Amino acid sequence: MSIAENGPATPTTIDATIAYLGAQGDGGARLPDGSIVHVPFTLPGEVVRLQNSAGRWVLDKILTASPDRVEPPCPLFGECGGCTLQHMRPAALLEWKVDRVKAALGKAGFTDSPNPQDFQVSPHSRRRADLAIRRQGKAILLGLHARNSSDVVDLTSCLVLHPTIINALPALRDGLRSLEGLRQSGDIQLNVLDSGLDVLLSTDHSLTTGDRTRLAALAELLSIPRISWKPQSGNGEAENVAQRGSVRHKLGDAEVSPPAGAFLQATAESELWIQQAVVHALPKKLGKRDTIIELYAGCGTLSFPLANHARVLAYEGYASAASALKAGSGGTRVTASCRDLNRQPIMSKDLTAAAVVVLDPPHAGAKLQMMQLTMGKPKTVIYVSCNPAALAKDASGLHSAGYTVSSVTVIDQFLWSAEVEAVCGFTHGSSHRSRNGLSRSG
Ligand SMILES: C[S@@+](CC[C@H](N)C(=O)[O-])C[C@H]1O[C@@H](n2cnc3c(N)ncnc32)[C@H](O)[C@@H]1O
Repeated sequence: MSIAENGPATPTTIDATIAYLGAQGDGGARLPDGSIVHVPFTLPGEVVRLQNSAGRWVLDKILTASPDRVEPPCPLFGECGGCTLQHMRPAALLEWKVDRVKAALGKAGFTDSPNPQDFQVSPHSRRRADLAIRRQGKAILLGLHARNSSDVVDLTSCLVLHPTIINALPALRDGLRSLEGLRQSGDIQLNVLDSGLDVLLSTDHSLTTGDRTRLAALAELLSIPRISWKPQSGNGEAENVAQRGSVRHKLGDAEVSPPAGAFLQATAESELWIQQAVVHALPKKLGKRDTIIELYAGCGTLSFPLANHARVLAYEGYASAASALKAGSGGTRVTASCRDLNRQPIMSKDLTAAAVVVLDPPHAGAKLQMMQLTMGKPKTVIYVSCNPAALAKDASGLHSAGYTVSSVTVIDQFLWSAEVEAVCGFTHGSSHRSRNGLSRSG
């Protein structure tokens, strides 16, 4: 720190200790003036030197490294915005995610929840990717956005994505280069389904007849059953531009045909852990006449495993996903409906009648639906969360309504990122025994 002769000048460097990791995975430190600074690529306990760069404190060097610091394994780490925490030992990263879920439940009022079971996915397992496309001279950049930027980092390697996606990238770049409907930019959603790669392309201009022929040839080359397209701007429905075979995917014991760009859990292994955690949180005894109400059901990831235990009334707001779920539910105990639960939540009296309510809301949580849930007080609620902040808000209603936590499972399915998935079982009433033997009274 330097002090000028006629008064204190802005210091050019300052040393600080990283106190915690923030929700985005950046280290947080308190400066001598009391302000908080967030420093990417640092870890709790580290002593760092920060440099003043145009009024902002940025990392200059790490003076004392954390024992949890490791060499980031990907050469694109730091440049590519996909991973934020490759410099952290994976086991420590999982511990941090477990603590975030515990903290969210604590914030909601549940200070005595059971110890979570935890799981972490393997590298090269992510089966869904949403990649940006940028035309740059004669080249096509295909990858993720750079950190805090709209620049596209060409994905030449990735330790997260499934090999089916990585191996397709060179041919996809070649195919995209010749498209007249791709003038400057677009994006591409890739899902690895049981039937193969499913591709949803968006471009900044309409496809020409020639483009459709080129995409059909690309589908043939890469053995892709379906390529769909929609305009980059607006909410237009996706149209099939190349279809060479059926689109199939198994969820539990059922087979569905997911719509283009469908939501699926991030990896096959984490999907299984989530399904198992939800089933384990069910009450031990469910009768033939019991009903499970499932909210935010998608294409049926949880619906079909749940239907092995009781009748399932599944609600999903995205029409194409609800149709896929309906079409796949023949011969099962799932009844699927399309319903926007933000506008038309399931009402408390219907929820009261259910033996179990399972909900897996989007990132923002389920504010309106939770109000009905806490009024209806079904005996068992199983909440699948992808956002600890939303979990804290939604679970605080359950705490006020008299629920206790019966089981917690934490799943790190977005390796090397700050995202965390959790399955929390809640019970209401005097006693309850869940399938995994945990007993709680409330
Ligand atoms: C986190 S995903 C879970 C899907 C499914 N449970 C699974 O595991 O594949 C959340 C789902 O909520 C749906 N959704 C989002 N907003 C909704 C709303 N307002 N009403 C009903 N469903 C909604 C999304 O379309 C998506 O399928």
